[in-house]
Amino acid sequence: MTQALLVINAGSSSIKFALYTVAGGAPTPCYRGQADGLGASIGSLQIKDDQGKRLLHEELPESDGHDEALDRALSWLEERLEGHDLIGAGHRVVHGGPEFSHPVRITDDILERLDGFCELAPLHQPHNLRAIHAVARVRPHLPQVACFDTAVHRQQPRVAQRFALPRQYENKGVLRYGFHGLSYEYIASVLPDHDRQAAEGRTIVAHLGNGASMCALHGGQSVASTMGFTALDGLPMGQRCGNIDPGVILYLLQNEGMNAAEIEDLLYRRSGLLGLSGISADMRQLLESDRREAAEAVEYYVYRAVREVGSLTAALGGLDALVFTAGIGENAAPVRAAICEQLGWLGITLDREANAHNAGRITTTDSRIPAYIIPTNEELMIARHTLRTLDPA
Ligand SMILES: Nc1ncnc2c1ncn2[C@@H]1O[C@H](COP(=O)(O)OP(=O)(O)O)[C@@H](O)[C@H]1O
Ligand SMILES: CC(=O)OP(=O)(O)O
Ligand SMILES: [Mg+2]
Repeated sequence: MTQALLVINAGSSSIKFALYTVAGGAPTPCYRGQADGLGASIGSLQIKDDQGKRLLHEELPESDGHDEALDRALSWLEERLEGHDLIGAGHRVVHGGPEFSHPVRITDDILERLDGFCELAPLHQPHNLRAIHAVARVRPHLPQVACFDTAVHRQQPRVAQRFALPRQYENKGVLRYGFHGLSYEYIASVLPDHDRQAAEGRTIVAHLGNGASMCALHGGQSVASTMGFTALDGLPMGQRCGNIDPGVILYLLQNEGMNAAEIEDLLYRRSGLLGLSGISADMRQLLESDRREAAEAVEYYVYRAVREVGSLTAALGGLDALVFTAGIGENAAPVRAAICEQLGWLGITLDREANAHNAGRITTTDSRIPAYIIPTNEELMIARHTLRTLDPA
């Protein structure tokens, strides 16, 4: 029987999943699927085979969220597992806190510790853990592995991980963790195929999805990122505010009489592109809209992205390449164009034609700094980690 591995990546607006066959210790994709637009009333579920042929495409009812999409995906996959020996499941777990800097095999004790980080990642961690429970329900003896979004950033220089708070908070784990680490790790693994010099040098990767962050890679290692203690910091996102003066939170508490739950809801679910536009959290809908509020939300998004590239370039002491990835980074040509054009001063010259085609290199041949689109593959990274964790030899 062919060995197989299941991978689940629950994001804030999506559930991505994949089934790999395993031969000689390496994963080969068999099916890849994604339920996206969750929470934006435009949910759909798509599943493709290893050749990219579409096997399923259905709109999801407006009321469907992560749980329904996951159930649907798992039951579709269960039917395809006949004739396969499922050897494990790998999961993206967004927050690993101070203790998890490597993937781990999941036990009841580990699940309980991971549950303790739910309030630090309310849009993700509960979905990540629910996926683990859902698999355990149908396959109680299947080994499962947690792969952390925070892990690669734990190697950053200490100065990049700290806040200027009294030292006691650092000892309690109040640190900048950074997220989207599986995506950055994947990009670092394929960057040499696109640009060897940048892979050995200084690259900024812009992971622009529903959640968005940027990471400064030096020689493939994360040295700084825009996200912090939680996945709220840095760039504005679909519904999250990104960088904000902490004084605003004090104001909301003291002057607006809001409590913690209300502030959490505001910052995580009602801000970002949704809050600025009042129209949608989804970039596709904003780019299609001709309303001023939609354009203003995109303008702010681009403005903050450009500022963060400046900041991370300073942290790196220069820049050899810029990489765009994730839903917006891979598909939203007007957003990439606006970011690159505002980075002209840095030596980035956009190739409009290449950019419009979502092609690999999107800068002109004489651009001093190249920019690329590299599709991310967090699922493959999870599959590799899971296999290594289950069979460390
Ligand atoms: N063709 C497209 N044009 C513009 N934006 C797109 C396109 N496809 C996807 N997106 C945007 O990508 C974002 C979702 O990114 P994704 O990486 O899938 O999300 P998640 O953070 O949930 O993993 C949404 O804002 C969506 O509108
Ligand atoms: C950490 C994070 O924001 O993830 P996502 O982009 O999948 O929402
Ligand atoms: Mg994602």
